Amino acid sequence: MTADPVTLPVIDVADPERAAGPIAAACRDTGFFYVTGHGVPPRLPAELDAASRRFFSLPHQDKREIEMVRGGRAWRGWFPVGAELTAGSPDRKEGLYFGTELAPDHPRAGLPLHGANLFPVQVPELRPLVLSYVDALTAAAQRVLRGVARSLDLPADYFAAGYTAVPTVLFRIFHYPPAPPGDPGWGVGEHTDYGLLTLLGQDDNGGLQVHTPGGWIDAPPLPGAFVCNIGDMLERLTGGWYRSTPHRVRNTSGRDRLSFPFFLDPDFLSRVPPLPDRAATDAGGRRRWDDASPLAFTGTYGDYLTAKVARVFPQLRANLT
Ligand SMILES: O=C(O)CCC(=O)C(=O)O
Ligand SMILES: [Fe+2]
Repeated sequence: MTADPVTLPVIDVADPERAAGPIAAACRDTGFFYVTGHGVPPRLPAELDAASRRFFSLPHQDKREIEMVRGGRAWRGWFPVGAELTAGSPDRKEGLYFGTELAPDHPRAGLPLHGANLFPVQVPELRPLVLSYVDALTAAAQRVLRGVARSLDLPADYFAAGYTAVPTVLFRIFHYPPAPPGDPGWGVGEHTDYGLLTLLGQDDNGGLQVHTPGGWIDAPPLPGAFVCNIGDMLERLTGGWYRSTPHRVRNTSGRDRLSFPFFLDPDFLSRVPPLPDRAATDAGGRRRWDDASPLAFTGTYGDYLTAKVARVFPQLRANLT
């Protein structure tokens, strides 16, 4: 394994007041930092990693029992290598899509990207582990958001009392097979994340790259920490003051890489106007990776998210309508 140096800041988020200053600096600079003091017990990521490896090593026909087309509008289940086109060409990864587990009679169950998860019968432990992990990471992300709120001089519970009182929660487990030597493709093409913030768990293989103002840098795994990055909705809320930064993945480790991106996003039904006094003044003159502007967008967060997801899974687009 290459021992890449950790250059992004490491921020303990246990106390939002102490975290606020470092979070402000990181969100202005790269929009990426490592999070400790998150409260997630270490055995949970470890057990989830083991169960996920059991799933990805199943034969294709077993995995197909929960393929995404069976998830319909809820957009859940398994997709094979090459099915997702994050930046217009097929990603070198397969994965599982999860979200908040909703009963069929839940008022939000019929919305796009909402509903019941699909779990494999062949790996029964995956279901309780995924549901526990989603709960633990939701609490961790809400904790980070308290620090983010204080970094913007807002009350610590600003998000929990508003945009994330009923958050949009998406969780994915990705498997990146080893890239053949010289393969020019990407595990995940260059993109920004869509919502408020992402907490990324990754195994020890590395491969995540972040586009800083000074160029591309590695964001290698740091034991016990999650990589946190802010998404388009925080860029939008802050009128471009905070950065939703492009990143990408290439697995050159020669081994199977697993990653566990968890997304805590605004309420699907809410609009996300700029915060008071944070009108869109500074997009930094940057040209975005997708030529879209989170600052110019009108509509609900659900509209924004659904349009993005339909772009990256063209063959499943019909499921959303
Ligand atoms: O797999 C990774 O390390 C990053 C995944 C990612 O950027 C995403 O899912 O948005
Ligand atoms: Fe991402």
